[in-house]
Amino acid sequence: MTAALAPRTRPTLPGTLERGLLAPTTAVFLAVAAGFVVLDAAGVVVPPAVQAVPFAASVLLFGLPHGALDHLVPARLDRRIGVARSIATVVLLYAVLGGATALLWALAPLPAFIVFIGVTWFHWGQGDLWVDRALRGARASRLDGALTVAVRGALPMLVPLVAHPADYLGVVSGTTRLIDPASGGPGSVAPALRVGLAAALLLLVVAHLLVRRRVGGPVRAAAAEIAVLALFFAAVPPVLAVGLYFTFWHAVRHIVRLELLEPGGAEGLARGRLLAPFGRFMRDAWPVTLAAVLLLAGLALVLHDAGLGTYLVLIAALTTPHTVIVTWMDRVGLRARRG
Ligand SMILES: CC1=C(/C=C/C(C)=C/C=C/C(C)=C/C=O)C(C)(C)CCC1
Ligand SMILES: [Fe+2]
Repeated sequence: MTAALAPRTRPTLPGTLERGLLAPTTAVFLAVAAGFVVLDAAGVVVPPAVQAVPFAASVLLFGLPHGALDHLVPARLDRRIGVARSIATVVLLYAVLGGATALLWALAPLPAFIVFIGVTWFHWGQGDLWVDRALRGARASRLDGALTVAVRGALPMLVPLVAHPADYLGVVSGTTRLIDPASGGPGSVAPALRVGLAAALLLLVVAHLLVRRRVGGPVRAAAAEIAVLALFFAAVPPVLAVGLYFTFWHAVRHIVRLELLEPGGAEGLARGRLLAPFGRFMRDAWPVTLAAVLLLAGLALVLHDAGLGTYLVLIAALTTPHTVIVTWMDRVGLRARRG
């Protein structure tokens, strides 16, 4: 990375991002979690419409747009790939994998939601693995990678199930019933299962941090983020928590990653120009975001619902090909690191 070659007196990219973006995000998530511990103790219930605000905002802000430059990623990562070929390949990938995901939702919505949770678990986990590796120097070990992905994906996908099973299953059944009113999933989670899942996750976190210490890489920063996110997803109602995480954690980090592929992007970020890339990104991403919003409107007409469920079905169809693109980015990055 360029920053590693810079003289010590100059600000480094990881240092600037840690101080200017990553640590403040963790602090805000901690404050939100603490706020909800207090609200909960006071018996305050946040209305569903308020809980859905981050997801609603994510249609235009960071969330939905964060995949809107996927069609340019192959060309930016590999100079041998021209822009036309890059766009054609990614459009085909989205048509085939997005179409297959949509078909699964049409035929079997409950299994489709379970697959969606699995894909999100992997994809959000891989997002945080990139931060640990590219910005914090985690070693490229297979075991460390697998444990990081498992733990980081489990925080948004498993902790809400353990802490708020009724809300969680309500979102799943509310969504699947949009497609098949007879679709039924489990109505509750047995207390013993909740305890078992929490214990399994705790063991996984311990194994992850031990392996991380052995292979080399951030332990303190990772442990702090994991602790804050565990508290966050335990304390904050699931729709609000997952919406905030998607928009301000996962998508923001991916936009930073894309900025690093721009000429001069790393230098600008290292010098502390942290806001400009987001403006530039939103400008570049708006045409494809608009296309996604039109798809969302079409889907809302078909499903007779303009709420969270319809949005989740659209995100599910887009996330499968988006995850393939990001996995490819990870592979190219790994090859470059191994030389
Ligand atoms: C809303 C919500 C859920 C699922 C959200 C998912 C799966 C979102 C995926 C978003 C993606 C993949 C965005 C792209 O990066 C749960 C956890 C089932 C229950 C709690 C509320
Ligand atoms: Fe993503």
